[in-house]
Amino acid sequence: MGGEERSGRSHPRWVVKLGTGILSTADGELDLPQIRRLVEQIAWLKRAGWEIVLVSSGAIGSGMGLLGHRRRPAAIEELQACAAVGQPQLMRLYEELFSERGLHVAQLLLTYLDLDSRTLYENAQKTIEHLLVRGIFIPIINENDVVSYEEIKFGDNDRLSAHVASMVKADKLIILSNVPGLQERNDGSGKIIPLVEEITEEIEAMAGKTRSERSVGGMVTKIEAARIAGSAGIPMQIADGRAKEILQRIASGESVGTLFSLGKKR
Ligand SMILES: Nc1ncnc2c1ncn2[C@@H]1O[C@H](COP(=O)(O)OP(=O)(O)O)[C@@H](O)[C@H]1O
Ligand SMILES: N[C@@H](CCC(=O)OP(=O)(O)O)C(=O)O
Repeated sequence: MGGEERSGRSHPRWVVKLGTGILSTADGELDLPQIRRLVEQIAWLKRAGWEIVLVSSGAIGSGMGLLGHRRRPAAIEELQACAAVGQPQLMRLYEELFSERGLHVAQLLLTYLDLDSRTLYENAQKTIEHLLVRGIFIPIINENDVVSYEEIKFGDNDRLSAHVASMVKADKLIILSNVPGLQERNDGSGKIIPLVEEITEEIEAMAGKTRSERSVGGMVTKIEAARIAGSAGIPMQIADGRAKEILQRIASGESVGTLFSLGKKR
């Protein structure tokens, strides 16, 4: 089984990060059939005994559509308004789809300050543990974009998901994106690199920014996430979130996308 647990728990625990690109259509609407497919796969993993924590982007992208922005607004207040409008839309959809499968969502909106304070960090950690023990809840985490500002901002969910993976002592972090993995060239083209065991200058040079109007960070922040997860001994895999049954394939141990396995073991 690809989800072999290294933490002494009886079931594997994965943090799965869903990027804006795989949750929305080219027009910026939430992509209902695609989100349904992802929810089905997560429900399948839950039935097979996995513990899943989601980190979901898509609030700003969803809000942009509703507020009539075709391009990402520059003004922070406008971005925050998009997040305020988009986040409940996203959660409503997740709840609707998960509840059809006997599961329910639990929302956690975090800022950098929450992870920087020991008390707040431990509170978030305990809340997630409490939810996972019940079995039927899917914690869904996003940055609290409505109150975040430059100094207290993660700014991207790639790094946030790596911090979350470390917080919940996940067995693996999976980043599902609209690219199939780390590719050879920094414009997101070329062959996929299947395994990264060390982040060398050559690997860093492959990583470029996003080309999307709604996403943040591109491959640069995914490499940073791999480093954060790696320093907690957690492997990270980047894979194509639109590929058929991608989570089941990863669970069965199939080699897909790019696996970052960076040394330090827990
Ligand atoms: N070496 C690379 N391999 C794959 N994608 C890359 C690479 N360098 C830059 N990219 C870009 O990263 C982007 C994917 O990240 P991003 O748009 O932030 O997705 P997400 O919303 O899933 O986080 C794509 O636009 C792609 O062109
Ligand atoms: N917190 C933001 C997402 C930020 C982000 O990292 O986006 P992405 O690059 O699509 O994962 C939102 O919900 O729109």
